Amino acid sequence: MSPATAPTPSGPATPAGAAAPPIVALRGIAKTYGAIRALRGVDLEIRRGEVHALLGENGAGKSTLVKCLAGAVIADEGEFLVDGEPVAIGGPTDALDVGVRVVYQELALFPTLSVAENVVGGELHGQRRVDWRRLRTAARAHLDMVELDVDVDTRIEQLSVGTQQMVEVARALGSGGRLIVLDEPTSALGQDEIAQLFRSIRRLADQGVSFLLVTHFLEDVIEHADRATIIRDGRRVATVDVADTTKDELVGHVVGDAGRALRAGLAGQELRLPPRPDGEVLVRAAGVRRPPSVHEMSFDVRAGEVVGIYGDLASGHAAFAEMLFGLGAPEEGELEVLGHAADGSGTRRARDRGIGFVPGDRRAALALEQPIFKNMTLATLQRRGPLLHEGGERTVAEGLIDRLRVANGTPELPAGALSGGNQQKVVLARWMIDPPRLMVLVEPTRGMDVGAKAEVVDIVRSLATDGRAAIVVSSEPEIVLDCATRVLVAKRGRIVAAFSDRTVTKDQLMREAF
Ligand SMILES: Nc1ncnc2c1ncn2[C@@H]1O[C@H](COP(=O)(O)OP(=O)(O)OP(=O)(O)O)[C@@H](O)[C@H]1O
Repeated sequence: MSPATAPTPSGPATPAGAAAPPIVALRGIAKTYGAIRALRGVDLEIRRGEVHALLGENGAGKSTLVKCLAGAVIADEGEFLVDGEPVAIGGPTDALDVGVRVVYQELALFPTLSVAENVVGGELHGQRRVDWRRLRTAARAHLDMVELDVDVDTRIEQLSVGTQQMVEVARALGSGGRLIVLDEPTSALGQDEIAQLFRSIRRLADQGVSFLLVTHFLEDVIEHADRATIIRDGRRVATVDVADTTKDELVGHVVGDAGRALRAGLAGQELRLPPRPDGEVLVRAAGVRRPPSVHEMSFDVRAGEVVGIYGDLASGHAAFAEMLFGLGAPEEGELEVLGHAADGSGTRRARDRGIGFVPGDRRAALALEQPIFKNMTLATLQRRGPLLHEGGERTVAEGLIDRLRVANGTPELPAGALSGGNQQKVVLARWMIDPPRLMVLVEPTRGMDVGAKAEVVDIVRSLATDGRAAIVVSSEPEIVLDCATRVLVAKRGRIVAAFSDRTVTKDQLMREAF
């Protein structure tokens, strides 16, 4: 479709309460995977020009619902209405035909191709000679729709994640998208990029484009969404007008009664651990430098401490964390971990020395085809050998599945069949059987719901008792603040601030980091 014929959204959105049918309505959508009933009859209505949030705990069924909407998974039951008319969504092209576009977390752009080729490349299909001028002009027109000021000849891999995401939105709109589904759009973005993304979303929504936002960030919902639908255990529990709703009410809908009880229990604990200035030094970093991302990091970590390192993707904190786990050595400076120089001698040796690691990329950390129980007991077996017989492994896994509330989890289920947030729980569980002396966690709560985040705080704290310590690296200030006894702020490869004062706030951290 050329940009001239693309249905550029224009004119004001239908005012709330007007009689126009929702642009998309789902009724009674059900989907079963084997014995798991992922969706049990969900209704969802999206109006023209609204920003609609889809909320729910890990495993509630959000991704499955989006996949049904996108035609990537075929619903077992239920009805799809577009502009009030029933349509059959029997595959991805049906969804594309009615204007549904999904921007997944793992972006679907070609990294080595230019912005122009990515944005309008689909239109080149079948053309024998490429009219590059036309291609660039068309791409520019699409990018203007999202007010994205990048050179159309830039290769995708040279852009920040946030800009790439906007390129995908531009592509979605340019190809006739009327309902853009964004799956956890902010989890890899810095604060500036998040603000820019929401400005674009609002402007487009004002022009009549609809957005479905799948997210765990309730503050983003409160600030930027018009309505929210909450699902739990595959059922819709509520659809609310965000303007009339508080964050606490949203939390209540998301976690339900059982989750509320759990949170109440955790809220009764002292938030933020006291500092531990007298423990044995387990990590000593002095002038550590490892270009391109780590430039000068110096700090100690003592037994009994949870040190939080807050910063965005460019802060170098994740690259520093990897060095602690044997992945790379400093080019300059000294880094001593549990009495050994960090020399990049590999993860196996690091594990043997008593270091545990939860990487940012959970899919790479899991054997997705393998059952959950194997994934959970892996680290212990690698470190200790087969102390546990398989029946024992299953029992241990069952306990962890219960403790972490892995939705629909059974020891035998392949890890790949879990929802994203529940996969993250399995990666974490792996280190809880026989906790290492030093636990390093990168973005441990990425993709996790509010209840699970509270659990992670509890677990990380327990990992720093009995002479052990933990380091939590994250771009989410809340998790760092809740877990840590001491908070460091990283910015462009340097530690720029340190707080051991328990009154430090999110705003203070963000001011230092950006
Ligand atoms: N391919 C699959 N095979 C078996 N079960 C699956 C499959 N995909 C999803 N499920 C199950 O369906 C349920 C809903 O998963 P879904 O991914 O939709 O949850 P979600 O709400 O998106 O969770 P999260 O917030 O963690 O991403 C989960 O219990 C999950 O284990």
